[in-house]
Amino acid sequence: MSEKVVVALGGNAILQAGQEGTFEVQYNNIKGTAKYLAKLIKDGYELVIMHGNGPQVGNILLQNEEAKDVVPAQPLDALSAESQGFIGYMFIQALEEELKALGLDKNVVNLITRTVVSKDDEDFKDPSKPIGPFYSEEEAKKLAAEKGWSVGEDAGRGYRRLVPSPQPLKIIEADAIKTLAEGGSIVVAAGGGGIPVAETSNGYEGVEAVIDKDRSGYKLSEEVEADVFMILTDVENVFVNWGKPDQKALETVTVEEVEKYVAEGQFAKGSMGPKVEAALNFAKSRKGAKAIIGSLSKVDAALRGESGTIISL
Ligand SMILES: Nc1ncnc2c1ncn2[C@@H]1O[C@H](COP(=O)(O)OP(=O)(O)O)[C@@H](O)[C@H]1O
Ligand SMILES: NC(=O)OP(=O)(O)O
Repeated sequence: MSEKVVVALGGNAILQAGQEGTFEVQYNNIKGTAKYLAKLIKDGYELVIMHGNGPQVGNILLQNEEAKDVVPAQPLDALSAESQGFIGYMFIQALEEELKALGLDKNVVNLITRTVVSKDDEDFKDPSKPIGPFYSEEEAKKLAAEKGWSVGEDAGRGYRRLVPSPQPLKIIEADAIKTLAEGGSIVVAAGGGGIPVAETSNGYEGVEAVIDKDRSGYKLSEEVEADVFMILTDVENVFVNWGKPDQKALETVTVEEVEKYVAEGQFAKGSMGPKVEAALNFAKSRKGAKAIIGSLSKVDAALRGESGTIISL
């Protein structure tokens, strides 16, 4: 039987720092990403693809706020849904094209996905999710004072607007995603971590927040019973002593070893921290579960155990 792999794609797969967020730029980046993913499909892996939306949902929010006197602004959960729609559209187009070029005729579907969160999550008091463009410290502080935004530093890369990022509790559409993947479709799902919703007495209601996609990736991997959960970003490995002269790449490691590094405070809160937390949670979920953090350009080598940080029990 083929291995089921959930791939969580970082921001770089769609928009790199310093690039202008035009449709063309984002589509070209996704075309590059699709080449690597199509190769995995050709190699026989069953893929569920999820992606971030931090830059995009932040930009859509700005558009809504700037145009609010002409067109009513929509709530942040609806903007998450918009981002899933347009990013998913780019993935479907690009992947289908790459698969055809490899002689494969596969269904690629994008599923609007909701993720249950708690309205009492601590992050509503102290927002942690960076979205939208980067600003200098001075610009960010001015915007915070003028518009009442929360702002903060994003992993040493500049300042960004911060919005609440509650923990994902459950992926509502997980069964449908699993059925589609097992039926042979390539599924793009839970983009941006899923649209945040909270349970009500008769269903769900939208919650204004942006979920961390790596945390949702763990939930999704567990719920679709994936063999491998891969977090792809722009570094080939997780490092200890990151940025110091004695930094060291982690290769094949046990949960126990990584937990020791977490306890030492090795991984930054806004960047590598959530990835390591999500990977550890998946690796711990059952014997045989494998979590990989690595780079998109080495994705096939990582699945062969030859690249990336590979964590298991
Ligand atoms: N310990 C570490 N090991 C490797 N990279 C790290 C570490 N700590 C911070 N980073 C940074 O984390 C970045 C990846 O996180 P982030 O940019 O948030 O991911 P993405 O947007 O791809 O999901 C890397 O580019 C690297 O600069
Ligand atoms: N939602 C989310 O985690 O997006 P980014 O990965 O783009 O920050």
